Amino acid sequence: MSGEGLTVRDLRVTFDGFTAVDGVDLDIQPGDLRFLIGPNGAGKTTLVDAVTGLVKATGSVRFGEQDLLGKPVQKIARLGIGRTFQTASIFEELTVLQNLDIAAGAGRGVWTMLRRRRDIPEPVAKALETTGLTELRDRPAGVLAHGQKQWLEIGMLLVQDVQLLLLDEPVAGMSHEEREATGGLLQRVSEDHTVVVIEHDMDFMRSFARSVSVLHAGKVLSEGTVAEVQADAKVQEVYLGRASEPVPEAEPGSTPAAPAAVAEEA
Ligand SMILES: Nc1ncnc2c1ncn2[C@@H]1O[C@H](COP(=O)(O)OP(=O)(O)OP(=O)(O)O)[C@@H](O)[C@H]1O
Repeated sequence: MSGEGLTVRDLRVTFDGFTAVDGVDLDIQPGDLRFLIGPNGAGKTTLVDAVTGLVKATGSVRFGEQDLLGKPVQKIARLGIGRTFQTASIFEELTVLQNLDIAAGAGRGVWTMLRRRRDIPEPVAKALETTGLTELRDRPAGVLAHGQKQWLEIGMLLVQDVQLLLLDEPVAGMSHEEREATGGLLQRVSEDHTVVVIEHDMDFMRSFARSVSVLHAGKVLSEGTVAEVQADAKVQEVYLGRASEPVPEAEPGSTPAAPAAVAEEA
């Protein structure tokens, strides 16, 4: 696909002398579906916070030709970079369509957006279709299932014409069916967007990642395809838990409990 890629060089984030992101380089090509994995405290969320302007960082982050570091959050968002958080931030009392309308903005007055309308703007109709929420468009968002709320949030990024989506654990708390549907959604979205997913669910990662970066103690430990990363002895050394289960909680800097079975099924 055409579009912009994300290039990160020597990214560092320090909190009161503690280095949470420690010299990270990343090259994420346009149209990639990149998973960021790693034990708790590896620096995944802080990395995304740095890219989106939520925390101060040094190094360089470029999206296409644009330098992101030092720019305010709103400016970075206007450059086409959008993120979701672990908890969906939607307006529960408003309908699916109203949520999308508000996200799209489109210069309309608030009453126009809140009125039920037949003329759905094309980007909103497309987002409804992509997320599979067309039939639910007049439902209050609060009554949606957990997975549907996450899809709505992704739809709200799509109508903002976001080119790079950064998603923080999008399938946490989802049923198996919802995970499969979310994986399909991310594959569709990544046909014409660049998608970065922070994830702990190894089965989900194996099924849907196009490329993977493994973070550990603020550094990129390994990178490549799912098979390459799974075959990497360094990953097996630091990774915790069985491959078919989410990575268990671990304190930063703690000793890995056991060699991971991340390589299984490679
Ligand atoms: N605002 C902050 N102030 C101080 N330390 C922080 C702050 N934010 C994160 N940290 C620390 O930085 C490290 C990296 O945290 P981060 O949340 O980025 O890890 P993560 O890989 O996303 O972990 P998880 O998978 O548990 O979400 C952790 O040790 C965390 O305690």
